[in-house]
Amino acid sequence: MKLAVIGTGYVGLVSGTGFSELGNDVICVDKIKEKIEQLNNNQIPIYEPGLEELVRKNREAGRLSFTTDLKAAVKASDLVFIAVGTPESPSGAADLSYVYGVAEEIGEALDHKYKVIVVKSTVPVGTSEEVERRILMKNPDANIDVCSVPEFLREGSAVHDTFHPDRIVIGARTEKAANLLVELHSPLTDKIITTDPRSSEMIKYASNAFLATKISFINEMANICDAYEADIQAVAKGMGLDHRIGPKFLNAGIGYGGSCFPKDVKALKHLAEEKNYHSKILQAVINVNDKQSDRMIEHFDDIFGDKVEGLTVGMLGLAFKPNTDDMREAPSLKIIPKLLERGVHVKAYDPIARDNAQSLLPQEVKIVGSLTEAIQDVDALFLVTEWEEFLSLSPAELKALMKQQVVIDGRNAFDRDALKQEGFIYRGIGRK
Ligand SMILES: NC(=O)c1ccc[n+]([C@@H]2O[C@H](COP(=O)([O-])OP(=O)(O)OC[C@H]3O[C@@H](n4cnc5c(N)ncnc54)[C@H](O)[C@@H]3O)[C@@H](O)[C@H]2O)c1
Ligand SMILES: O=c1ccn([C@@H]2O[C@H](COP(=O)(O)OP(=O)(O)O[C@H]3O[C@H](CO)[C@@H](O)[C@H](O)[C@H]3O)[C@@H](O)[C@H]2O)c(=O)[nH]1
Repeated sequence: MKLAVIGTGYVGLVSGTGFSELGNDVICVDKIKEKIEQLNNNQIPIYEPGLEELVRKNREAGRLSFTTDLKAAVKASDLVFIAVGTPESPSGAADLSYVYGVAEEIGEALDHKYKVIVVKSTVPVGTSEEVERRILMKNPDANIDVCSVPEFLREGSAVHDTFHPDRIVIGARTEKAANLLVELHSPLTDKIITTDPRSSEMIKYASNAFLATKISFINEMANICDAYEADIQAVAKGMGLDHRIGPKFLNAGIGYGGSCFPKDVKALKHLAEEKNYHSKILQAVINVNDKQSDRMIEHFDDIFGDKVEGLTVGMLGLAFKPNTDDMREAPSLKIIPKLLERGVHVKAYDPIARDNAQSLLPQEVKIVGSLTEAIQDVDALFLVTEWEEFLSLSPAELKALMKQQVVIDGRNAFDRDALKQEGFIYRGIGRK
C-alpha cells in the first residue's frame, strides 16, 4: 500500500519505518527541514535502539522516503497517518492545534480519489470526527474516511513494540476503511480490535491512565511501606503473582515521567470535566505522582540533616527512563533544582540524554562525560534513571570512588543488601 505519515517524531518515524519494513511504500513528512535533511542522510534525529539500521535498509530498498512536501505526499498515498504532537496546553487539555493544522493542509491537498485518513496521535474522544469536519470544510468533495488507530509503543523499545504489538485498535465508521486498515496491520498480529473511532480514542487514554494509576498506586504503597519498615519489592512480588493483578508496572520509584503519561492523564481528566464529570481517581494519580520525586530529597535531608550546604551529589541518569534521549517530564528536572536550592553541588551523567538535558538544566549543574566522573568524590549518589551501565558497578568500586558512602536509589535498582554489606547508607523507595 502507499502511505504518507505526517509528523516524523518518536511515533511517526518508528511506525512509518515499520510499515515500510512490511513492504509498503511510505513517505514520512515533517515541517522541520533540518530533520528531513538529516533523515535523507541516514541520520536519526532521536535515540531509539534498532531504528537506524531499519531506516537505512528501507531507504535503500526505495520503500521509505522523507520530505517536507505534505501535499505531494498526500497526493501519492492511499492512506495518510497523522502522527504530530498533542502536547499539554495550560488548562491541562490536549493541544490539538498541530492535528487540526495538518487536517486543513490535507484538505487542501486532496483530489477526488478515495483515501483513508488515520489519526495516530493520542487525541481526545471526538477528534477524528473534528478532523473529518475540518478536511471537508477545506474540500467539500473530498472522498475520505477518517479513522482512529492509536499508537501504544514505548520509547526505548519502540522498534520491538512496533513489530510485536499486544494489540492493534482500529476505530472506523465504514467497513471499507476498517478492512483496509485490518489488511495493513494483519502482518503484525492477529489481535486486531475494530470499533468506532470514539471508543478507539478512549481506549488509548484509558490504557495510559490505567498504567499511570498502577504506578501511583504502587508508589503510594511504597510510601506506606517506608512508614512501617516493610519492603515494597517483596510486596509487589507478592501482589504480582496474583494473575488478576500481574507483575508488570509495579516498580515503585520516583513517579512516571515522559511525553505521554503526565499529559494524557491530565487530558483525560480535563475531557471528563468538560462534561462535568470530576474524576477523583485521575486527580489522585496526578497528586501522588507530583510529590513522588520529593522522596529522594526527603531521604537526603533525613540523612544529612541541616548540613547539606556545600555537599556534592552525583546524579546517575537524566532521561525519564533508560534507553531514550527524551527529557520530557523527566523527574531529574524536578529533583535537581531542589538540591541546588539547598546549596548542594550537582554532577550529573546520562549516557544518551546529556545533550538534550544541557539546555533544560540550570548552568550550575555540571554535566559530566563519564560515569566515573559522576561518582568521583561525591557525598551521595542519586540513581534517577536505571540505565544498565549504572547497575554494573560493584559496591567496592563505588566505595573506592566516593567521598561518603550514601546511595539514594530512586528506582530500587541497586543491590541494597550488597551495598549495606560494604558499609553504605542505602535508601530506596519503600525499602527502609
Ligand atoms: N512518544 C511516544 O512514545 C508516543 C507513543 C504513543 C503515542 N504517542 C502520541 O503520538 C503523538 C506524537 O508523539 P511524538 O512523541 O512522536 O511527538 P514528536 O514531538 O516527537 O513528533 C511530532 C512531529 O510532528 C511534526 N509536526 C508538527 N506539525 C507538523 C505539520 N504541520 N506538518 C508536518 N510535521 C509536523 C513535528 O515537527 C515533530 O517532528 C502524540 O499525540 C503522542 O501523545 C507518543
Ligand atoms: O513499573 C513502572 C513502570 C514505569 N514507570 C515509569 O513510567 C514512565 C513511563 O514508562 P513507559 O511506559 O515504559 O514509557 P513510555 O515510553 O512513556 O510509554 C508509555 O506511554 C506511551 C505513549 O502514550 C504508550 O504508547 C506506552 O504504551 C506507555 O507504556 C517512566 O517514567 C517510567 O520510569 C514506573 O515508575 N514504574
